[in-house]
Amino acid sequence: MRITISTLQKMADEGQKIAMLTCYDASFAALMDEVGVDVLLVGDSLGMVLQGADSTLPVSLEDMVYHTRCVAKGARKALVLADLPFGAYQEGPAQAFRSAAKLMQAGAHMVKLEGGATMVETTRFLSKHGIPVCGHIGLTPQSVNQLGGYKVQGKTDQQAQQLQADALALQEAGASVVLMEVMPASLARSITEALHVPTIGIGAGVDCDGQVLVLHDMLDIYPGKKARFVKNFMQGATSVRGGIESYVKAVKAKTFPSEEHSF
Ligand SMILES: Nc1nc(=O)c2c([nH]1)NC[C@@H]1CN(c3ccc(C(=O)N[C@@H](CCC(=O)O)C(=O)O)cc3)CN21
Ligand SMILES: CC(C)C(=O)C(=O)O
Ligand SMILES: [Mg+2]
Repeated sequence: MRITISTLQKMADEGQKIAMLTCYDASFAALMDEVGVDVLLVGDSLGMVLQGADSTLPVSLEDMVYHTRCVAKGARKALVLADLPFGAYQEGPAQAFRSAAKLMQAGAHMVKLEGGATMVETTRFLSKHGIPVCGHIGLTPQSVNQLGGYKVQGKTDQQAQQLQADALALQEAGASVVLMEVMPASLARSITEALHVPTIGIGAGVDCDGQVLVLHDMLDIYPGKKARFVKNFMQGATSVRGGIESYVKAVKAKTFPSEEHSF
């Protein structure tokens, strides 16, 4: 039976951790699905790990549609979540709906968009018209040129309060999930306690309702610099399947992320 937004809500309510990984093709989708990855994220990180770009900005909606179609073919049980890429939704709700509809037609079950208060109106429009939304706050890589690099967010009290307000506003607008990227674990914990919808963290500590990593990072095949929150799950594994299994087990058992992977 397919994992749906109500499955994720139930898992969060019962304290069962949600395991998410990025996925870009049908073979990995089938493997992850078998091993018990709950959510497959077709991330715009594919610009970096598949296309060799130095940011996610060059990724097109057509790229995302192609990879979403590939992943959807391989996934049976897992929920398929697709990123709206840079330039495909920032003009407003109408543009966002047009783009999101293409991802849903390619097989996505939910779309993710980056931004807090600025995305409230768009989140409301998409959710009102049948498209489940995952918000994405904290380090939002599509804004790297404004953020001045891939840096920890929410370190000052004022930034932390803003992020908490953003998360609540997205939930109120209808977001089904809120993803938090690279922020102090204490802040992510406080936001998770304040929200009723599930939260997913990357570099946001162990107290989120679920975790996500970029596949190529946890398999240790990405040639770029490794962020603090990345763990090589191939260490001690004898196959790619084993590495992914070990990630799912660690997330479910709350042994990943540990302090050394958190801020
Ligand atoms: N391969 C890959 N993995 C990712 O996690 C990822 C991507 N690509 N592309 C899009 C964004 C960019 N991400 C990144 C990349 C680097 C850091 C990083 O090196 N952060 C520093 C923190 C610096 C500070 O202290 O402010 C670190 O030490 O982790 C963080 C997030 C996360 N996303
Ligand atoms: C890093 C995750 C959260 C993401 O948005 C991506 O892979 O594009
Ligand atoms: Mg992304």
